[in-house]
Amino acid sequence: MSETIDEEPGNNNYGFHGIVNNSGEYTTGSDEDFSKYLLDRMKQLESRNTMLKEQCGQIESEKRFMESQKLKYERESQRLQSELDRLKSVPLVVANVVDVFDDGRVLIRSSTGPQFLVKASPELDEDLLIPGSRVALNQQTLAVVDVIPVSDEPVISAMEVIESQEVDYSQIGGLDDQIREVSESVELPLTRPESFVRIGISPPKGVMLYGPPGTGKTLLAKAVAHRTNATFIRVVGSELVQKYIGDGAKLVRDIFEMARKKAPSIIFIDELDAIAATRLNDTNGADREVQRTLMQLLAEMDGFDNRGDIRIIAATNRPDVLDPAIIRPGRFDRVIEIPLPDQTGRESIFYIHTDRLSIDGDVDLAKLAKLTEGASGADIGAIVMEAGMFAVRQNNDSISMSNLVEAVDKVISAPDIINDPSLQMFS
Ligand SMILES: Nc1ncnc2c1ncn2[C@@H]1O[C@H](COP(=O)(O)OP(=O)(O)OP(=O)(O)O)[C@@H](O)[C@H]1O
Repeated sequence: MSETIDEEPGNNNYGFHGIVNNSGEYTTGSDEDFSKYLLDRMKQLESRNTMLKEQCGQIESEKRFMESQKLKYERESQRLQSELDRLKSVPLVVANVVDVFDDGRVLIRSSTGPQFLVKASPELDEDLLIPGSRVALNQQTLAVVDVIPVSDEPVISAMEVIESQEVDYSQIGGLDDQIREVSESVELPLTRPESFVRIGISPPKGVMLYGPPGTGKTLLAKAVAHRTNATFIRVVGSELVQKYIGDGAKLVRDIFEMARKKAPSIIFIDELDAIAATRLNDTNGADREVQRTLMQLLAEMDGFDNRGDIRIIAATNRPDVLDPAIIRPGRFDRVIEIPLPDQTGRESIFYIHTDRLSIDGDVDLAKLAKLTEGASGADIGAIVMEAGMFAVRQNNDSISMSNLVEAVDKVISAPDIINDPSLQMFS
C-alpha cells in the first residue's frame, strides 16, 4: 500500500507532492499515481459539492417557510391590533384593581360597587396591574384593556380648569340683555354678596343658557369668570356619561370638590341635555348611568349654599328634552335664551372679529351682516378667518370686501350671494 502526501511544498499545481511507499520511504510517485490522486480528489469535491447544494436547498426551503410564517404572524398581529383598537375605541368602564392573581385573573371593583373577577388583555404590561390602579374594562366582556395613567384620571381629563380667563364682555356681540342677566345672577352674588343679604333675597343657584350652537354660550360663561376672577371649570355632559362609564356620579362629586377647593369658581356644564334629558321608565344600563349622574348633580346643587362662592352655569342646544326637575327653584332657576344674532348683533360680531385685523377702508360690516342672516357668532368668526386666508393667499396687505364676500359664500354656502346684483361691485 502506498499513501499520498500533500503537506510538503509541491512540484506541480494540483497539491500533489508525492507518496510514501510500502517500506515507509517518501517518493515523488509516477504519473499513474498522480492521475489516481486527481480522480480521487475530483470525486471528493463532487460529493462535497452535492452535499453543499443539498444543504443550500434545505436552507432555502427553511427560509421560504420562515418567510411565510413571518407573513402569517404579521397578519395575525395586525388583526389583533385592530381588534384591540376596536375594543379600546368603544366606551370603556372604569374600575379599580383590588387584587391580581398568579393565573392572570384580576379582581376589580367597579365604581358603582360590585366586584368582578376578570381577565386582562395579553397586550397589557402586567407590571402596571397592581392593586389600587385604575383600569379601563371592555363594556361587554369586562376584560381589562388598559391601565389608566395617573395623569389621565377621569377627574382631571373630564374637566378643563382655567384659573384666569382672558375673555371679556366686550368680545361678545349682540347679547347685551343676556350679558346683563348673567351678570346679575352670577357676577353680583360673587362680587357683592352683601347686597343680596341686605335685601333678603337668594341669588339663583344655577343659570341655564340655551340656544343654537356657536351663539356664544361658552364665551359668556368665560367672560363672567373673568369679571369675577373666578376659576372656570368646564365639563361636557356627554363626556361625563360616555367616556368613563360608571364614573359619572363620582366625577360630579369630584368636580364640586374641586370647585370648593378653588373657590370662587364657576362650574360650566356644557351639553347639559346629555345628563339631564327626561327620564324614561324603561331604562337600560346607559340610561341608568345618566340618571345616576343627574341625581348626583341635583344632590350637589341642593346641598350647597347659594350665597356661597360657587356658581353653576349650564348650556344646552336642546332645552326641549330637559327633565323638568332640573329647572325647579333652587336648581337652574334662571333660564336665559341665547338666540342667533339679529342684523345689529351680526354687525357687532363682525366688528369684534375684524377689530384687530388689517381690513380695507371700504369693508361694509352692515352689508356683511345683511348677507349672513341665520349665521351664528361662530360662523362669523369662521368667515373672518377664511377671508384672512384669502388675503394671505393673494399676498395682500389687508382683507378686502371681496375676500369677505367670498368667505361668506364658502362658510355658509349661499350660492345666491354671488349672483346678488348689489354685490357685483365687490367681486
Ligand atoms: N356673540 C358672539 N360674539 C362674538 N363671538 C362669538 C359670539 N358667539 C360665538 N362667537 C364665536 O364663536 C366661537 C364659539 O362660540 P361658543 O363656544 O361660545 O358657542 P356656544 O354657544 O357655546 O356653542 P356650543 O353650543 O356649540 O357649545 C367663539 O369662540 C367666538 O369666536
